[in-house]
Amino acid sequence: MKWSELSIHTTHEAEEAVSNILHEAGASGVVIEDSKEFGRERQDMFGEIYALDPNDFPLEGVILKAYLPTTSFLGETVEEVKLAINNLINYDIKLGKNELTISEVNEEDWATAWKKYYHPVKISERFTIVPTWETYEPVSTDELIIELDPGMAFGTGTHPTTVMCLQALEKTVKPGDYVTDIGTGSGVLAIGAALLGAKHVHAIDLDEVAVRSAEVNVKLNKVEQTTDVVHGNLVDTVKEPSDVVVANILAEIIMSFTSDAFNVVKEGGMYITSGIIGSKKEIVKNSLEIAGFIIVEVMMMEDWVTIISTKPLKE
Ligand SMILES: C[S@@+](CC[C@H](N)C(=O)[O-])C[C@H]1O[C@@H](n2cnc3c(N)ncnc32)[C@H](O)[C@@H]1O
Repeated sequence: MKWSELSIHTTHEAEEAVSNILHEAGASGVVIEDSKEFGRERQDMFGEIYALDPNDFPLEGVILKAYLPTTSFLGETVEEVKLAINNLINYDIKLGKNELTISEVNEEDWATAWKKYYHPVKISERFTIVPTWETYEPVSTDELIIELDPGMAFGTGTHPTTVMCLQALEKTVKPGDYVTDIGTGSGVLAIGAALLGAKHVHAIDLDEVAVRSAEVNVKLNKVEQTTDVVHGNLVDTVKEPSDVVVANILAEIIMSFTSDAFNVVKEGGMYITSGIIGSKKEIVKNSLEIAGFIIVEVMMMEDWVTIISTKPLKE
């Protein structure tokens, strides 16, 4: 099959939203070339520093490359993507250069594009994320390995919002807990919660491509006995309150359902919200407090914020 590469030069602030737009447009993978990545020292799994090619990185912001099959609908899809990106200005998201180019690639180039940027990476005290095509030996006995093929959905595990969520899960999930993952993407957080010993994980995504990708990754990590992946909107499919609820979605979406989220967290349970750009920290904190949550910790990485809050016990 012929594939087209859509290349969008935008800002760090818009990266996640544009990535979501591309997935919604049916992209079978989004590669991110980040100006901050070039110049950062990198180690492979053997501790060897490897160099990145400067030609692969923009001087500022990020370039998102999405791969779409070349069909007669392509022109229409590109127009929809342009419109959706321009619409982000209404949410005060800066778009920087906002340049979109399109070129034709073949399937092999698309497959290897992922592999070029994605290596095993230790992202917290216990979690290491390993792409399915690499072999990796754990270095300590309590290390938890998440194997991922992120090809189809958001969630390579290395985005700051995901990294902070995994760190927050590590702090909050206890063996035997019930966990809900809203906006599971590749399933990375649901798998993380299951590996931490959760008794049951309910993973939800609105995007059917993400649901399929999460199902594949859940099986790959052998946590299908404890983890169910469903197609659904926010908390609509949640039947029982959970000890820990995690939602790595955009600030606007998080603020749209804080009261519903409050109802699906057990008393004394934790609510982890992420995907929040720095400038939205205070309004998201306020909306959580208005719903009844108490803020426990605010984590920051680059310009992203993750908030851990708790539902207080009744007196
Ligand atoms: C930023 S990604 C997070 C993926 C993964 N949980 C992670 O942390 O890497 C957000 C995900 O939320 C999903 N999503 C967006 N709106 C949603 C909604 N209303 N209900 C359920 N999922 C939604 C998107 O399809 C996307 O997969």
